[in-house]
Amino acid sequence: MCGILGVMATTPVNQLLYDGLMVLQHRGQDAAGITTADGGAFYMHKAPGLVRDVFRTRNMRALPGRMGIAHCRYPTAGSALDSAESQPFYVNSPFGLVLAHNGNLTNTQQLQKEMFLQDLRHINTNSDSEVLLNVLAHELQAAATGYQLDPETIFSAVAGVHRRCRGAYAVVVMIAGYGLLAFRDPFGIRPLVIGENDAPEGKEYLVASESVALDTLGFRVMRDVAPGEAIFIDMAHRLYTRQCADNPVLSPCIFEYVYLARPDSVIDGVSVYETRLHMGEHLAERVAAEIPVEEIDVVIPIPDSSRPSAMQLAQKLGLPYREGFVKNRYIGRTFIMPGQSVRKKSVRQKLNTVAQEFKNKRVLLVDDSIVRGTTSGEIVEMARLAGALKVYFASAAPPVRFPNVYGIDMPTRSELIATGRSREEICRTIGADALVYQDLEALKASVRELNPALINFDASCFNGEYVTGDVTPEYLDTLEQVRDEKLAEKGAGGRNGKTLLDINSGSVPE
Ligand SMILES: O=P(O)(O)OC[C@H]1O[C@H](OP(=O)(O)OP(=O)(O)O)[C@H](O)[C@@H]1O
Ligand SMILES: NC(=O)CC[C@H](N)C(=O)O
Ligand SMILES: [Mg+2]
Repeated sequence: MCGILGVMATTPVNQLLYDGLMVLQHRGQDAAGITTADGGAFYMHKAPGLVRDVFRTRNMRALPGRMGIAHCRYPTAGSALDSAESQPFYVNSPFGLVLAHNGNLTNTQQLQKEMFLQDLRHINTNSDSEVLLNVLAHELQAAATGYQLDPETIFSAVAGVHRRCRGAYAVVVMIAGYGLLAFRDPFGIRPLVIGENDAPEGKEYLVASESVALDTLGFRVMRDVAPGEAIFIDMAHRLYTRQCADNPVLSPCIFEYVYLARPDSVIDGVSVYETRLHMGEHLAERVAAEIPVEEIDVVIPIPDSSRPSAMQLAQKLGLPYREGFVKNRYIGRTFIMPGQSVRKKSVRQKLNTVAQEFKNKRVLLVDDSIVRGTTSGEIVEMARLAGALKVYFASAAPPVRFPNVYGIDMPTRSELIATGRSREEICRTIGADALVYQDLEALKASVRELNPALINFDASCFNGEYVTGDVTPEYLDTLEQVRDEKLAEKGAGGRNGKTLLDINSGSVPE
């Protein structure tokens, strides 16, 4: 889960992209970057850090031009601290390309090997996004017949990317001197939406991970980019679209609705906020079936993401809804922070109790999800310290038992609190008096009720079914091994001269 933006405008885009990244900051807190194009040249600034820390006035001044792309990163491949893996990525041939990617490829190792042995391309980082860019570059080189590039050629290169790449990818690309390209993988796992604006000098287009960026930047939402579809906007601001996948099947990541996206976004035709209300309604039924409602005095959300669900749950059960935790607005999202010790410390720094809401009360705490159990464990303890008589816990999502390989950084089963534990054991581990989980079918219904056309979802972290069909137990084992090796190398720091290909050279399929 990262935030991406691409814009073709009639005035300079540096400030617009910066403002857009600020709105998408919740999708990635580890690195940020902007590339603009002016004439035939690209101008780039990227570095690890929050958007507001990465860009100084001098950096902004050095980003001229009316076309640009931007990225805020939540790493799933490589390392959080390696500045070379910040995005966008650049490759000079063919034409000059820069790319920003949200998602995660599942055949990176195979592609790395192909890049080296067949396509004679050098990959310099552990980032799957650099591999994706090089696949696109190779396909574009193969499809182009001369130095002139037309939309047909670009679309056939995207079709080549779909044939070779597996996994999740929502992508924005600039082609020097030609225009802005955006595409979504054939399952549409990660979101991508396009909007327009009628500026005095002509039409402008903005592509973004979430519609909230379009709203904030004054663009009208046109539609979601379809799974497998590519959109190309040339330098004359003409828009071309093409379905480039053979069998596109919309299967958006259901975790976007649970936690990742902002509630004020609309993804694949569905308001994220409304899905969270529906999750609360469904969860209320589960709670009522498990805990006598008269034994609950108050419903308390764990800010921020669970608020809409908790509010709706309380209303449905006829219980008071109270804000018992106050959030420090200067601490970011803990789940997407790199490293367990920093996440654990941040929960206490981020949330504090309003003692009156707990003292001598039987409280039902509601969160959107329990992943590693970092938040829930700390929160239950804090509720007891504040004087709660009973602490019940409800999760608006089902137990997260399986790794996510499509752009959420939870690649190992061992780090998930629900893997290999029964509900009673999880309840005991987080220290609650009762624990209620949403059913997966109810979660799917919470989204589907708002758009019946959404038949399939990627719900792999809940059910272990990976929509791309290529994720084998051996693949998951390899991922865990890479993660362990990285931790052993002292965590997040550097590539140590190794690439994924080196690490796994024995296990890469021929
Ligand atoms: O079980 P865990 O591993 O702790 O992960 C789950 C928690 O992490 C997220 O909160 P986060 O603080 O990231 O963001 P929020 O403020 O949007 O709720 C999520 O909303 C849960 O509270
Ligand atoms: N979460 C994401 O979308 C990550 C993008 C890319 N795989 C990276 O690690 O940088
Ligand atoms: Mg939370």
